[in-house]
Amino acid sequence: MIKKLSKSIREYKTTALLTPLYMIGEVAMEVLIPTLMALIIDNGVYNSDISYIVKLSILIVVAAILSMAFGIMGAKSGSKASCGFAKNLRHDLFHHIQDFSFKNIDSFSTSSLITRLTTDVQNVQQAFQMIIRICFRAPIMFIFAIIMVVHNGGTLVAVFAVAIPVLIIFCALFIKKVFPIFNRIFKHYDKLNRVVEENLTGIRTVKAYVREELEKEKFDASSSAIHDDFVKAQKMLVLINPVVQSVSYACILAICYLGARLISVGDMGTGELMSVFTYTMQILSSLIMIAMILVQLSMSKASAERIIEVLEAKPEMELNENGLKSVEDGSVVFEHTNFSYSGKDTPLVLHDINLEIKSGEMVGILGSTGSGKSSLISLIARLYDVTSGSVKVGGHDVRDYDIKALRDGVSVVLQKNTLFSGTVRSNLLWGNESASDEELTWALKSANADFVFTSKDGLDTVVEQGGNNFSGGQKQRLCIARALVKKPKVLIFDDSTSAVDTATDFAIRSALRRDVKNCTKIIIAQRVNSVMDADKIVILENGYIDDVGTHDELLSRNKTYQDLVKVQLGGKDNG
Ligand SMILES: Nc1ncnc2c1ncn2[C@@H]1O[C@H](COP(=O)(O)OP(=O)(O)OP(=O)(O)O)[C@@H](O)[C@H]1O
Repeated sequence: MIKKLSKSIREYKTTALLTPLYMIGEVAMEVLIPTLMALIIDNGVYNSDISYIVKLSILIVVAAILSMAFGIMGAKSGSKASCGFAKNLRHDLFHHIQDFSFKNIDSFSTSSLITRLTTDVQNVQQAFQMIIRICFRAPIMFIFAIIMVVHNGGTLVAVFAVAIPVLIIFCALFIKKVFPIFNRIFKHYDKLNRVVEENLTGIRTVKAYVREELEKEKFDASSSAIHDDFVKAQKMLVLINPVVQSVSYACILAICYLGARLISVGDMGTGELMSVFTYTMQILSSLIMIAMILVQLSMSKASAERIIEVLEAKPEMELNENGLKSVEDGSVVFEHTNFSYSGKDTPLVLHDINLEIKSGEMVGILGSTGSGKSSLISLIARLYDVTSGSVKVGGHDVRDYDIKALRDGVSVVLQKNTLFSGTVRSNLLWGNESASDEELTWALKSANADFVFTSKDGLDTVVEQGGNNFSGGQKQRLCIARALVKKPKVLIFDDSTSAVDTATDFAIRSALRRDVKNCTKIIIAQRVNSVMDADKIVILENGYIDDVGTHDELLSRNKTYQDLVKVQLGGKDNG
């Protein structure tokens, strides 16, 4: 785990290594000061040696200044290294997620990925800072202070033989109780993020269905679960101080009693006893620090594991970086294609699909909801990999292409396509960064999206988050235009004109026929109207191809098609 995460330290390695060195310097000075004080009392004060007192006082001031300087430098470099580490870790996670296939994204929920990128990284950052600053400081202070107690107090060290096991037992019990609570808190965070994400992305639906109160309840429930668990953890955390203070006072009382006896028989100086008191506090506080580190580490262990789970998740899709760099033509062939979303052991959503689409053809896909239409077209752009069989584009298996080349050649306007905040131009340029204004204008006109030119800003018209300043139909046409800018060999519309009226739908199809030549067009539609002039129409039923033919052929022989025409067109052949 440490090896995997430490890869993200990179340019902050030197800073991270310097931090414990500064902390060791700080501890060394802190431990030196009580001994110098003891020497002042036992030698300087006892012998009324002013010059000795002045000399050692100057040494104490120097040690205190050095201790402060090391402390500041340690804190500064610790913060710099941990913030840098967190930045790199977020970068590594985010970049890795960008390589995920749809299947990977499906397996982690979006909200869980958000928690991992934010809260979990923050926890690991805190643990990292603790490790480099306190993980060294506390044990070193403990060891130095014990050595100094043996040196100055001799047998008084025996007091710690009782105190330390008591504290260790208390800390072990504490960690055992508190760890499951923190583990639970992260799961609550996942849930809270899911509620917030769903609510904000679907805020319009929430309002349309007047679900605000229910949403508030869902949010409050998740938020209260986090609150309750934090309160439980805090209730235990507040126990630490009284327990430690009780142990400290018991140690000091024992040391007072035993030290006084040692002084009375002349085996110890008053200054030495005073220094032992200070070392006692240092020993106990370092033990508490070690306990706190263990709590923080056990808390961050859960976060670290969740981060590593993402980093180690192999993109489900093996990308062929040396694959073919361009799609020759727009032919598409399915050969005995089977597909299921979760691999071989789960039910197929597409069964033994055999289909040949010639380059330049216009193909319509019809089928009842859930029949597998979207699944079928997602295989052409390799959004998912087939479970068995193959899909060929331009005569080659889609897995033989460099993925960018394939997706440049196959443009999909998804059912739920999104516009991003920016301008119409910046959205269209997603299709092709170097497209000229003429090409963008052509794409907008072909997609029947010339409404853009009625706005005074034209291509620079602002697009708000999610394209919320456009109507559903306008958004769809902008998404179609974005797909056209790519000048693809295969253009796929997954119910992409569902939000436009029949006349606009017809206008878009006519414009596509006129302007977008030599390009295979595959259109999933609910309306027979949208596909009846296609070169062939595919009827899908329960993941199987039920029939393939032209409008006339299907009308003469296919019951499902006849029923669709009857319901939608009143039995008329409107071709
Ligand atoms: N990401 C997914 N993970 C698991 N199963 C899925 C996923 N997407 C779709 N399915 C399942 O696959 C089957 C086919 O779904 P698909 O979306 O391809 O149908 P469709 O014909 O496009 O439906 P619609 O017309 O409603 O969009 C359905 O049973 C659906 O539940």
